[in-house]
This record gives sequence, structure tokens and C-alpha cells, in this order.
Amino acid sequence: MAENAAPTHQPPTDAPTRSTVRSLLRLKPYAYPIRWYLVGAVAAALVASGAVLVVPLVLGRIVDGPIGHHDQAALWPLIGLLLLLGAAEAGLFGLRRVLIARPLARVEATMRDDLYAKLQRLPVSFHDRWPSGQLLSRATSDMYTLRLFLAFPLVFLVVNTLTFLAGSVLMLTLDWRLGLIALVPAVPLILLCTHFESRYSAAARIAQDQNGDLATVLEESVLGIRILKSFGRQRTMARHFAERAELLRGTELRKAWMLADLWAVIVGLPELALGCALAVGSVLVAHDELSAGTLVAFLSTALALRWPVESLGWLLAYSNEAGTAADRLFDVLDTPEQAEPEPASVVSNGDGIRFTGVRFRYPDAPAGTPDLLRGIDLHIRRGETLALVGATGSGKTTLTALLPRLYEATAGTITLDGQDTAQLPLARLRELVSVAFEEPTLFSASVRENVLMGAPQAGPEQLERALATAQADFVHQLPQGVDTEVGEQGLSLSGGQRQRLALARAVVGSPEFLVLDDPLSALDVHTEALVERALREVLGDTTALVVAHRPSTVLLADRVAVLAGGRILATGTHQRLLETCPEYRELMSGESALEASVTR
Ligand SMILES: Nc1ncnc2c1ncn2[C@@H]1O[C@H](COP(=O)(O)OP(=O)(O)OP(=O)(O)O)[C@@H](O)[C@H]1O
Repeated sequence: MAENAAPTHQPPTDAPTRSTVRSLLRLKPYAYPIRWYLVGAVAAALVASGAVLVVPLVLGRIVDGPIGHHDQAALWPLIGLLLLLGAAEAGLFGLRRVLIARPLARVEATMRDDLYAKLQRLPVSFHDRWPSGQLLSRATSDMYTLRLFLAFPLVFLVVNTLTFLAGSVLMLTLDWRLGLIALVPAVPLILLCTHFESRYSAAARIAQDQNGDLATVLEESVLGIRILKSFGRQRTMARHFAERAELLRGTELRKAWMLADLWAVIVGLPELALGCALAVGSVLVAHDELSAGTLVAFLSTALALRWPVESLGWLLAYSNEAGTAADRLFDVLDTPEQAEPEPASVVSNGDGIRFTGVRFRYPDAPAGTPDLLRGIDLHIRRGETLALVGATGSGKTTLTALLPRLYEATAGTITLDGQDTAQLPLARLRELVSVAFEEPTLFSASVRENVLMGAPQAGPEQLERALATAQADFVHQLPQGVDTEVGEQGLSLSGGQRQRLALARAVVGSPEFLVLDDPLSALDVHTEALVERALREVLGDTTALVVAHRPSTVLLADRVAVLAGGRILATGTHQRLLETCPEYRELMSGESALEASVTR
């Protein structure tokens, strides 16, 4: 749990070379498949805007024609034309929405699928580094921002720019002097928008990261609700949440002020210029240098350009948000994945599991600390079960995690029946090696789905056998038997029940290599004895590495290895190590149950 309100995850430090346009251009592969829909949307919005610009011309014609000449008969066709233009504008803007709504929902789904698939492929070390809320906010609010950008700002940036250019030409054509007066504010506005872009982008990125921090605190509080309640720490957590929410509020307010400042200028300057144009125009009409109808047409055109100009602030702000959301998406998508070796025909030699000179340190280990594993040499013969014991924090779990390459060893080799694990495709490696961790994780799915995650192709018989081995017969008493949903993280089950399902998942596929990390720690003595008896059968057919804290688990194994100081200190049978290895004796001391069971 974070102790203060500082953001827990900082954006990458490539800010100086960053550009919103470049960031948004990276969305091209996603936008390309729906390009024709986007072109259609732009075309519909462009024609609609064209209709808006024709209205002032018709108004000018009405003033100089039917009104000037008191010709009522000529008025009706022009009023009919105005109505038609209004209806066309409304219909075309509606068509734009209909055209892109569905394709854009597909684009959002594709981006989210890509992000999810990437998260699945990235190594565990990536997930150690990234707070979950940062990933959640990328998969939810950032995706929404990107879809909205493609739906509105992208289309209207094109349409409004073209409308503005067409309107400017029209104003200059109607009267070049008035046109120049109206267009003078364009120069300071362009300069101001450039300045706004960089400042607003930075603030938008901070807000998105703070949003991710907030999601992390929220997720931790929901997952840890039992601990928080039992220690009465809800208020502390609520304070952490409020502090982070306050930071986000501050950044959002800063963004709102920036936008408000920009807006004041974007709205104010053109209004000022329009006032000047009106004054000059009136003088010109008074001196018969300009017709009243042309002045009406000019002013109506200037007013019709208000939306394209005023929307600029909003469009720029939203594009910047989308740019930083794209950066956040590609922060993850650009992360290098674990190297996959070229498939090669490797001959299996039945050598079992062999660690040779294996070293490891966590990527985020403090500088200057020694490697956690400093040259592990260990051989587990085919069909043998080896128990790994060591003091708390000595690296037992870490060592077992190297076998299925959840982490990559920093040096040395690990072989399975002579095949270097670094040369095996990950999918193949994880078919060969099955694992059950001390902390059993279940998913919001049925018991059957949770167990069969260990071997999707396994049939009902294998499922039943695995459940029997893990002494998980309790599932048949659940309301829908093996089809009962066990809830998020399996919270509806007891710790021991979850551990037994995790064990069933590890053994269901009769794996060639099995890694069990203290798999019986949450079981009562009676169930533990039953599971052990059944496990002996499974272990007889497989090559296994079992992390053991308890003497009863040690006795499942043929041999024991002692891990200390990042190396294997000694290997041998339990009895021999008791006699020859003082460290082992010390580790096992106080375990009177062990002595009792050995002498039994
Ligand atoms: N993801 C990680 N990043 C950095 N350090 C880690 C990470 N996971 C574990 N460690 C550190 O590595 C050391 C060994 O941890 P490990 O879980 O392998 O020990 P262990 O022998 O299995 O302990 P225990 O018997 O308590 O389960 C510990 O000091 C731990 O703090």
C-alpha cells in the first residue's frame, strides 16, 4: 500500500521529442481498416458545413432581392431553399454519426484485444513493475478517449479547417477589406494554439497517470477489503484515496483553466474583429460602397464560422488527450516480449531437470545488492521428486519460477531431459511443466474451467482423477457440482479448498515435470495426509521439484536440496542431511512432528 499521494507510476521520459501528431499517427493501423467510413463521415460533415455556408448567400439574396424590391412572390422559393439547406445539414450530420458508430466500436474492441493479448504475452517481471490500475485505466478510459477522438475531433479537425478556409475565401470575395479585418485574429490564435498544445499535453498525461494511480488504490482496497476491515484501516485507505483524488482534481482544474484561457481568446478576438468589420461595413454601406445585402451575407458568413473557430479549443484539447492516451497505449504495446527461440528439433535424453550455474537477480533489485541466486547446480533425475528447503526469503519460489521461465535466469542453463528451456517455445515449455503455487489463484469461472486450465484437452475422467488426487471431492457438494462458479479469485471457497483446486489444476494433465510450491500449507492435518497419499502416486510418474516448509512435505520427496546464500548447500536424503548438514538440522529443528514421523 502506498504511503503518500505521490504518483506511483511516472510516464516515460521521452517528453522533449514527443509530438501529438506523431503519437496520433501511430493509430493509423487501427484507423486504416475503417478508412472509407471515415472518408464518408468527413464527406457528410463537409457537405453539411457547405450547406451552412450557402445560407448567408441566400440571406444576402433575400435582402437585396425580394426585400429590397418588395417582391413577396420571389421570397417563398428562397425561404424554401433555406429550409431545405437546414434539413440537409441536420440529415448529413446525423448520417455522419450513423456511418462511423459501428466501425469505431470495432476499432476500440480491436485495440483493447491487442492490449489484453500483449499483457498476456509480457513477462511476469513487467507485471511486477506496473501497477494494475495503470493497466486497467489504459484498457478502459484511454480506449474510450481514443475512440471518441476518431469519432469527433479527427473528423471535425478536417471538416472545420476546410470550412474555415472556404468561409475565409467567401468573406474575402464578398469584400476583401472586411475579410482582412475578420481574419487578422488568425495569426495570434495560431501562435497561442501552438503554445497551448505542449502545456496541455503535459497536463493531460499527468491526469491520465493519476487516474491510473487512483484505479490502483481502488483495486487494492477492493481486493484487500477483508484485511482493511479486520485491521480497521478503511479510514486510512479512504484518506489515501482522497489524497490521490485531490491530486487528480487539481490537475483536471489546471487543464480546465488552460482551456478556459484559450477559449476566452478564441471567442473574444474574433468577436472583436467582427465588431470592427461591422463598423467598417456600415460606413461602406452608408457611402454606397457596399450593398446592404452583401454586408448581411458577410456578417452571416462570419457568424457561420463561429463554430469552426470556437470548436478549435475543444478539438485541440481533445486531440492532445488522445495523443497522450495513444502514448500510454504504446508504452505497453512497445514493451519487448520474452524472446521466442526458433523451433528446433531437440532430442530428449531422459536426463530429468538440470540447473547448471544458474544465477538470477530481480530487475528491480536495489543496486549494489548481490544476486539472489549465485550459481545453482542441481540435478533432479527423471522420475525423482526433489524437495527444496531453505530459510524464508532464500529464493526457493524464485528458483521454481525459473523452470517455466516466468522469469529469465540471468546466467546459466536449465534443461529438461537435456532440452535447454531457453531454446523451447514458451507454449511447449509450459505444456511440459505444470505448477501449483503456495498462493492459489482461481478465476471467475466454474470449478471445471479452473481445473481444466491445466490441460484444456483433458476429459471428464482425468478431471475426476485430478480432483480425487487433490482430495477436492468437496466440489460435488457445491450447488452445481463442477459447474459451480467459484467467484472472483475463488473467494467463495476456503483457503484449503482453493489450494486443493490449484493442486488439481497442476496434476490434471499428468505433466512430465511438476513444480509444487508448498502446495499443502493451507490444509488441515487430516486432509494433508490424504492429499499426500494420493500425491505419492502422481509423483511416482513425474519429475518433480517441491518447495517444502513442513517435514510432512519433505517426506514426499526422494531427496532434499538445501538452498542457502544463493547456492545449493547440500543434497541428499532427509535422513542423511539430518546427520551431515547442520544448516538443514537447524531448518528442521523444532519440527518435532518430523522426528515423530521419521521414527514411526
Ligand atoms: N518480484 C520481485 N521483485 C523483487 N524482489 C523480489 C520479487 N519477488 C521476491 N523478491 C525477493 O526475493 C527474495 C526471495 O524471495 P522468494 O519468494 O523466492 O523466497 P522464498 O525462499 O520462496 O521465501 P518463503 O519461504 O518465505 O516463501 C526475497 O528477498 C524477496 O523480497
